[in-house]
Amino acid sequence: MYRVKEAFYTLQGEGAQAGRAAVFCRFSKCNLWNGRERDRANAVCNFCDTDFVGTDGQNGGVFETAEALAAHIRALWPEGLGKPYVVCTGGEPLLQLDTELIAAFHDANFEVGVETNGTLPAPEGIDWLCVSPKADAEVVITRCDELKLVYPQPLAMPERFIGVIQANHYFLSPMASPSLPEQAADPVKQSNTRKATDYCLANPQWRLTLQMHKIIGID
Ligand SMILES: C[S@@+](CC[C@H](N)C(=O)[O-])C[C@H]1O[C@@H](n2cnc3c(N)ncnc32)[C@H](O)[C@@H]1O
Ligand SMILES: Nc1nc2[nH]cc(C(=O)O)c2c(=O)[nH]1
Ligand code: SF4
Ligand SMILES: [Mg+2]
Repeated sequence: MYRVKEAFYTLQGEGAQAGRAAVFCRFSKCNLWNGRERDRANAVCNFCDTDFVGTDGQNGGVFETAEALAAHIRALWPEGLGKPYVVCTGGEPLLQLDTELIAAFHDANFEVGVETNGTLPAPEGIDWLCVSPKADAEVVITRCDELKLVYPQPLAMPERFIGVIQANHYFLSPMASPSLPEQAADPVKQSNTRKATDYCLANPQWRLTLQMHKIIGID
């Protein structure tokens, strides 16, 4: 059984695949925060910008089988066009994504992307793996396509990951305020963008990525 908060067709806003059309499948639940505002300050991950509680979002629901979920996601891709791409996110998708669901996505002709905090082992068969470490949570994934570190995090600064996580791309993503409506002025994000920019200028193995979807006002 799979619990999905919401699913929507949009452009990937972050990282090396930014600008690419994708169906986002946002799984419910996370292992680093229970999603309740009153518990945010005490969570391992306390800057999350996402509501992943329950199954009540757009196209959300409970799916009994991998095939049922893959068919539901497939219906959100424009029929007959391009290479279907699904990005599994959350919440923490690796609490639920298994080899059966990856196989069902592949059978539906999807390429499978994953956005994870890296604290849980990844099943085989993922086509694009993005790891985004959080605070002092132990990362168990040591190889990925992209490492996308939200910056700054005092307990997870970039130096900690060089030589520890092998990636083809190393990105810094400026930390945004957790609960501002999209496109609202975000002075915290502005200041973090300057800090991330300065870090990339001083450490050119890191690249800057921005949350493009928030800038242009899409999901
Ligand atoms: C909501 S998370 C879900 C996937 C997974 N749990 C993770 O943390 O990677 C999706 C992406 O948003 C990023 N993110 C979450 N809150 C953010 C914030 N306040 N500012 C910038 N990026 C944020 C995460 O680091 C991750 O790359
Ligand atoms: N457009 C868009 N791109 C994204 N990249 C990562 C996202 C996420 O929340 O995992 C996200 C998202 O929510 N929307
Ligand atoms: S950013 Fe990811 S790890 Fe952190 S609380 Fe949100 S869903 Fe969980
Ligand atoms: Mg997001």
